[in-house]
Amino acid sequence: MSDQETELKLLRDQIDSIDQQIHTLLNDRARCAQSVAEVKERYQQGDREAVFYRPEREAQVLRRVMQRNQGPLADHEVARLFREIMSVCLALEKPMHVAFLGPEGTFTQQAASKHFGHSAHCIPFNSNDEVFREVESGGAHYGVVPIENSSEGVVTHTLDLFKRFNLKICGEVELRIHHHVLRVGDEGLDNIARIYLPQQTLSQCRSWLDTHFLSAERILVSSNAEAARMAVKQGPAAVAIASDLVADLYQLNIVARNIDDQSDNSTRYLIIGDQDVGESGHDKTSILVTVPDKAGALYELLQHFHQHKISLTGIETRPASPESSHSVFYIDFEGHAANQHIQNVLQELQSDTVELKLLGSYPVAVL
Ligand SMILES: O=C(O)C(=O)C[C@]1(C(=O)O)C=C[C@@H](O)C=C1
Repeated sequence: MSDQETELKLLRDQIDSIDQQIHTLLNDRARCAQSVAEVKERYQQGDREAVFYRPEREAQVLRRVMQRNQGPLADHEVARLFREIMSVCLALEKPMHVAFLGPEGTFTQQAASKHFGHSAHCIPFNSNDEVFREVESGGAHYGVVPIENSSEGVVTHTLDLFKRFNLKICGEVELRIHHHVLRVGDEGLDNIARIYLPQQTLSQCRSWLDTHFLSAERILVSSNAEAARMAVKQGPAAVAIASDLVADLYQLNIVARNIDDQSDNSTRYLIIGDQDVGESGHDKTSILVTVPDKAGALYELLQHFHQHKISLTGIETRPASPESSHSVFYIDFEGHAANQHIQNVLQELQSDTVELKLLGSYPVAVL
């Protein structure tokens, strides 16, 4: 055996022994999760199913993993591993069905996997309305819907769905968005006649496309996956703008990477469900408030937050309805509705507004 082989053998023996310990510990952990499930079921009252998924606990576990990490693995890499460990443990307790805006390969699917890990069963739906309906009817345990993109702003359609459906926000997840140019064959960026892409992709990559492909025809389609399907169908004259995942799914070559106008382009998604989430120690609360359309209405609303020193993380106005003389504000702020000072502000808002809908308190995104 050469010196190199001897040294490698020693190290690999160490790795085998560590793997054996990790393996035993993983199954010990999984058994603990099974016992947790039994306890949840034993104490469940009424005919509702026990609540197996606990976003607040998962956020605490992931935050602790990142805090105690000493490297050499990066914080987010160890957290990603623990994310998957909790995902398999939860699947053992109860397989989770998660609805997302499809088709296969959307950024929303990536967000769902990032949040729930790869052991959750993610099911594509044709629209965000259908995602809400599926969760409300109990067909899926949770849903994942886009709420805000760093370059495009708030997805107002999602906000409006919270008025129509009685669902709660159980969590949030942020996803870095990377768009690439995908194509059949290896012609690079030459001879491109048509570009297939959805509207939101065009808004996020417009300057790059104007600089590189001003003369190519732009054809808007319903999703990045549909763009890829068209690029495959039409051959090398057409390209699709989509993600790595879509490139893999449709076996297309990536001929230009990361063409987003904002290098830190990201989208925030909400996890919707029918569950009140406990405190994790670093939480956000979202509400919908309806106020009369009068001068100073917003100022009066915001004063309550100012007086209680509560930081707003987002505010968006939506029209109540075309004929209505009311406005609806969607407000996100720091803190959990179980905290006394948040309860105080909610009570004040309640007496000042036509309607206040508490959409939920949930952990601030960890990963
Ligand atoms: O602590 C729990 O309630 C568990 O079910 C265990 C566990 C875990 O694997 O750590 C699994 C699923 C929950 O979403 C949270 C945490």
